[in-house]
Amino acid sequence: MIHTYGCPMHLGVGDTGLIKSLDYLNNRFDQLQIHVIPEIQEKEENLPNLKNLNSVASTCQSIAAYAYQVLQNQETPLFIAGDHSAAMGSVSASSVYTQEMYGEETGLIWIDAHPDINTDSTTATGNIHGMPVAALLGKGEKRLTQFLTEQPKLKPRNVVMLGLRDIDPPEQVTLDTLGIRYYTYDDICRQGLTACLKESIAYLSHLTAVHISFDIDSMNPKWMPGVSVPVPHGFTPEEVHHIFDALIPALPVISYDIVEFNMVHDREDKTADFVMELASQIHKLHVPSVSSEKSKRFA
Ligand SMILES: NC(=[NH2+])NCCC[C@H](N)C(=O)O
Ligand SMILES: [Mn+2]
Repeated sequence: MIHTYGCPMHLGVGDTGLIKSLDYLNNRFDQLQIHVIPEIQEKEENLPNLKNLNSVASTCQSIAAYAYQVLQNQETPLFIAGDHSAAMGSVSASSVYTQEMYGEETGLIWIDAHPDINTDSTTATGNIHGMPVAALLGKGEKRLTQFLTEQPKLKPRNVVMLGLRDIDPPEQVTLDTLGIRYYTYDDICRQGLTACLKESIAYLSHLTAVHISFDIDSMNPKWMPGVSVPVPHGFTPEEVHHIFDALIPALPVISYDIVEFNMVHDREDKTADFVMELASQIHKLHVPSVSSEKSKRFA
């Protein structure tokens, strides 16, 4: 069973349009029933390279604790809305749960225009929503790497990124140094989406659990304007449906994120309606994966 939850998190980027976006989805789509985790606002020291650190850290801790509980109830967490720093919470939960339950590593499919692999020493904006992957790999500010446990939550070899089109120069260095598997949107246009998905699935096939984190800005803002950091070009709605059609049955997906929906930048509810479509597609396709089969053995 999918359990839909979310957090109107905005302090990872500081765009206030995110604050009302979650309630907006809940009111527009009765059937979504997103359980809302409040964003926590702490007193801040205003660090220029780690904006709103205290609030982001507390909020991610609360997202991690909630998602971990959902996984323990044998349900599949689907996180909707909020800025992408929330993935530090949701992916930490997937990773810690998989480690404790099966003693195994977690894979991550990161579908995004950005690799979000900055740290406080490489960021040009100070926005923490540009840092979650680095933090999950155990890099950068300690307070962002230690949700639920002190250990790094991911290994570079278990990460695949799809759709990148806006990589900061230091991020490129990190991707290359760590040997992270990624496909830019241009790579995907050249090699074909089906071929890239097939390779990604094979690359992660050794894993027991995979988390899919989908940033709406991976899509072409012509179709999906409702995001905080739009980047020209990118996936069409058909391509995104194709990605989920291919990945869900082929990998042991244990949790999902759909992030960065920003109603203030949306036009004619195009992006809001797409979030609903994608959530329904996930509901339809998701089958309790290998991990829940395995968990029966542990019961
Ligand atoms: N989740 C996102 N939309 N991230 C955008 C990050 C943009 C830029 N690379 C930064 O570090 O600030
Ligand atoms: Mn992102």
